[in-house]
Amino acid sequence: MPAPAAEPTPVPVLHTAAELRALPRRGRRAVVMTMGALHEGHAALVRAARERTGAEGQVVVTVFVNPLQFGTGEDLDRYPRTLDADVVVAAGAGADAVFAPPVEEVYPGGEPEVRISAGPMGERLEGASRPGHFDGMLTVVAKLLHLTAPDLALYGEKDAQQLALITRMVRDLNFPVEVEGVPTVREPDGLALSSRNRYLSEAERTTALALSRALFAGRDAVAAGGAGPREVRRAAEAVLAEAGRARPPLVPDYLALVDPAHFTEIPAEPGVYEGEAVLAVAARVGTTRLIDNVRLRLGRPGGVR
Ligand SMILES: Nc1ncnc2c1ncn2[C@@H]1O[C@H](COP(=O)(O)OP(=O)(O)OP(=O)(O)O)[C@@H](O)[C@H]1O
Ligand SMILES: CC(C)(CO)[C@@H](O)C(=O)[O-]
Ligand code: BAL
Repeated sequence: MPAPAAEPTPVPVLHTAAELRALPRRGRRAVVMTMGALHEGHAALVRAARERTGAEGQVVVTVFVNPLQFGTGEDLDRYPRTLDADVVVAAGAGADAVFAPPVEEVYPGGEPEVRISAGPMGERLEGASRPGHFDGMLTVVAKLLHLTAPDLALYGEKDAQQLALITRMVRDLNFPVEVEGVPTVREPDGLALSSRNRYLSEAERTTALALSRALFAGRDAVAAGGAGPREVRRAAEAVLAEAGRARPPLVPDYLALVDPAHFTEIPAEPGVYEGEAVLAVAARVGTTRLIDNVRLRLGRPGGVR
């Protein structure tokens, strides 16, 4: 029996900078950068990109697992690589093309000597836990912005510190692109969608629900009647402490209440800081490290987004 014909790819998949340059530009171009293993969170970014550019515009999705942003002992080798399925998800959400270069195409000379420095914000929270991560992330984002030359680039609020740093890089270094954040997509039970969720066993996933529960507890404390930073942290910490006794246990890395532009810690005293804040958490369950965050408004009782 003849082998079944391969399914045609629904959109062009480009692997080289030259192929990308040859892609005819059409209207306003948006880019959605990913490391692949696409899920509904990524699809939401692509749909938002499609909406912003309109039918006459162009949406390019990049799929690239960037070695430069992984530290020693992290999950670079086991990170899921599922390009065929990714192309289907990207096309289904409205992408016009996928750019999926091999490592040698992005780093033809090996590791770059010249990199973007993320500065002080890049050393806090995620940066403290993953030294060098944000320099590596910004370096590849800068390269992908040059390669794709978009008018608009969209990133998820799930990676809030990453989004703040990209926004800052674009402003500080005059990249000619507009940056837009897209709200976090969650499972019905609250778990933020993440490619790393697929590492979790059922029991680990149950424990991992404490991340979003802790964040919601902090946010609800504000909504219930003007809790200050100290109460917000306490409410979230209580949930994390309980999950620390679960089987398997949650092992928190950090819980922090920070300002969204610089990611500096907000003072505990009520009224010192007023405005938007980010309550961010990172924790390990088994061998999987997950992050999540919510936005809340401090200083005005009941002001929750
Ligand atoms: N649940 C989500 N909601 C909205 N955006 C998301 C979500 N998860 C990821 N994104 C965004 O998708 C883009 C690509 O992220 P990435 O490919 O690293 O996916 P991820 O699911 O965050 O994977 P990881 O497990 O590596 O954290 C980023 O801008 C990221 O913020
Ligand atoms: C922005 C990004 C694609 C850079 O590798 C990555 O950090 C991600 O997927 O969030
Ligand atoms: N979504 C964040 C990319 C990383 O964990 O390296």
